[in-house]
Amino acid sequence: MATSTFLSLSCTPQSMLHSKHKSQTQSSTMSLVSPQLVQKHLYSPLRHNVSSLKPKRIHVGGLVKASMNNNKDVHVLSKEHLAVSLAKYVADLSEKYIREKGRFTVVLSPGPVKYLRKLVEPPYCDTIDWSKWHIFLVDERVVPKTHVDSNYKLANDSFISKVPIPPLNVSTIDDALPADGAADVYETTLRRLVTSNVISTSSLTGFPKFDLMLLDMGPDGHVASLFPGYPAVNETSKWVTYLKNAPKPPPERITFTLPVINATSNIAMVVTGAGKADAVYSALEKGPNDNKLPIQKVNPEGDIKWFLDKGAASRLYR
Ligand SMILES: O=C1O[C@H](COP(=O)(O)O)[C@@H](O)[C@H](O)[C@H]1O
Repeated sequence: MATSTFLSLSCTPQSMLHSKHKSQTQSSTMSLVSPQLVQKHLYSPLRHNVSSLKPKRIHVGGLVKASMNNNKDVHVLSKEHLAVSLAKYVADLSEKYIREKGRFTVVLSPGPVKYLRKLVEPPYCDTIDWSKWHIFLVDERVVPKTHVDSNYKLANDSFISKVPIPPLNVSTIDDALPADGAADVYETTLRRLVTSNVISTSSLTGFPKFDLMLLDMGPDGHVASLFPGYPAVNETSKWVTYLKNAPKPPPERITFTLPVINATSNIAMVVTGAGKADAVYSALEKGPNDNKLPIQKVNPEGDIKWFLDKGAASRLYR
């Protein structure tokens, strides 16, 4: 009931989307931040002594954009600006892939969905062609979809239920199965969608190639449910694997494998909180020969953009 009230007040019905399409293109090129807001939220980078960090440009707007010497695209933002910036980034990609391919494949994880709140508000909620979106989960806890630990429940409560994405375009696990069966069935679902040309494949590796993954990482450097030292990290042939003994509860999970993550066209790595600063530092500052953490093995064929808050970025600046 609450959901339909929200939709009727804030989102344009699907039937009106086409007439709105022109204004979407125009609005996506406009500045999203007023000068007043810029001053209010602006903070400067702290003096840094990390020799490899060479910020090229500093943008106002609550945003410090640093280009790392290793080509990593890192944005450090206030939480408010992170949500604003992420919404524009996602909306622009949605427009591009729908224009080019007629659909947009998006993989969610729990952390970033909390920062999609601006995407479910005007202008985006009215201008994005949600009917062309296809949603997947990078990992899932093997619990009922109504369980508080379900990644689907979190994504649905804070994002999916608030926009008119067709329910059939949301791929969730079969929560009646054990972890191994759920992983197999999820991989079968992906293979079927590759066959029907909804999901592309990498011309380099043959793995499914999603348009966008919104990822998070844990303070231990895990990404999806790929935990340091666990065999799932080394999986090289399966698309989806499982674990029954995750170090973080709940223990039973399914997860996309690294070759699938690394085939992606665009990854937004959304990381907040000082508790993750060490892992962020390892991911962005340590060399390729120090691939100890799963997050350090994320190296997509496409682009990766980091959206950090000041806490998560705190070891990058001194
Ligand atoms: O369990 C999970 O955790 C990570 C995020 O770590 P957290 O410590 O911030 O909860 C997330 O990326 C992953 O998808 C999720 O299943």
